[in-house]
Amino acid sequence: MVSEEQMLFFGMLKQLVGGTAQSKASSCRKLVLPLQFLGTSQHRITAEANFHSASFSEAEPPRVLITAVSLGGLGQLGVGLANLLRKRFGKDNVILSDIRKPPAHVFHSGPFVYANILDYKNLREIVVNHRISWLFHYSALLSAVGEANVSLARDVNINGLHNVLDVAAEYNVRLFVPSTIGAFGPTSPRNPAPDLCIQRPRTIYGVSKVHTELMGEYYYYRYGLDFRCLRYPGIISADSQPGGGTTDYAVQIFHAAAKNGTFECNLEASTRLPMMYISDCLRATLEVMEAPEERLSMRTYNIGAMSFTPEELAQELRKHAPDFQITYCVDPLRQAIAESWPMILDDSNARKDWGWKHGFDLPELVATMLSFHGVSARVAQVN
Ligand SMILES: NC(=O)C1=CN([C@@H]2O[C@H](COP(=O)(O)OP(=O)(O)OC[C@H]3O[C@@H](n4cnc5c(N)ncnc54)[C@H](O)[C@@H]3O)[C@@H](O)[C@H]2O)C=CC1
Ligand SMILES: CC(=O)[C@H](N)C(=O)O
Repeated sequence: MVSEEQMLFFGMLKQLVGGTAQSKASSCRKLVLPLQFLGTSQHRITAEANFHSASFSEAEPPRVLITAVSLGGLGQLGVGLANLLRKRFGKDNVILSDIRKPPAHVFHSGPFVYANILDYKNLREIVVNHRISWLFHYSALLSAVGEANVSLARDVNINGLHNVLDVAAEYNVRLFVPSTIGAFGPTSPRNPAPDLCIQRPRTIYGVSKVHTELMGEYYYYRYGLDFRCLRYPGIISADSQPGGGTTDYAVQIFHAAAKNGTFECNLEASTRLPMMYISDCLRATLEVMEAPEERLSMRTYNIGAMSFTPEELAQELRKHAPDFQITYCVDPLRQAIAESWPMILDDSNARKDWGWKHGFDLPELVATMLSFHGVSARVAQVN
């Protein structure tokens, strides 16, 4: 039995398909349907919802929400992104959120609110009360920790995403969600992995990120949601701890080098993975969000910088700390995940479309990380 609502929906769909078929001049054909017809999550978008209001005037800075819900810290990337965006748009225009009490320095650095991405009403309230026009959805369980708790990863990475997509579509919010090298799998090309290829990941993290890419693009074509997504390599940062991923070794090695000059690596010496320094990653994120719509030929882009193995990283480290020692105690789970991921990302579309350019290669990365940890200074004193 077809309901009146369904009849109306099919009528509109027919009209829109006909309409787009006629407009051959447009290279990007969107089927923008009213949001009453959203049906992916359990949330009905109410007819009176304010989804037709403009998200923001280009003349005024966006009002930004970052979801970085965290069990322990505030996420490796969320706090860094907040710092960058606050410099660009003003402290009070960027709201960091979490389900945990923030440490004092984060709390005092700018606006902070409680937001649980699994609570749709809570998210909606924040978006309305703070007039949010851009949302960066960073909450996720990463690859290794996701395999250790599949049902939580499924909930946070998939159900949480559905809430975020619905709220962003309802209130006309520009949405950024990061994807990852983990969205590729053993049958994807590895050297390099192009933007469009087979994606059959074998982790819940990877599956949820492919789902993110597809759902975001679906909402873009179907409802006009301004969804933007970058596939990040492993991200290396000095001032935060990694959150349970396969590429974590490339962050932990610097903490170990600074502390005792030795490191036990949980991946094999020859495991090559794409990596990026955090400031490049955050800059790329801001650049793709600010890119004019007509520059984006896709909604999900690979971004790349460098690619190295643990042994190559250790060799570069020894240029600064000659006594540094690396040993290997391979974790079979992480090793299997790493072997299913690309060795290099092909990011030529990002470079061509919106001018992506990385700033840090391996030597600059190592020098910067070591100077942050004070290692170069120590070596200089010893010499
Ligand atoms: N750090 C990296 O190397 C890369 C990160 N990304 C993506 O960037 C985003 C941010 O990554 P990171 O800052 O590294 O992640 P992170 O793991 O440091 O922080 C994310 C936080 O979200 C938490 N979380 C989310 N929802 C939760 C809930 N309902 N209950 C409890 N905890 C919850 C996690 O526990 C974690 O603390 C993620 O979407 C990730 O997939 C993508 C590629 C590489
Ligand atoms: C590359 C990622 O997405 C993350 N760092 C992980 O290793 O899970």
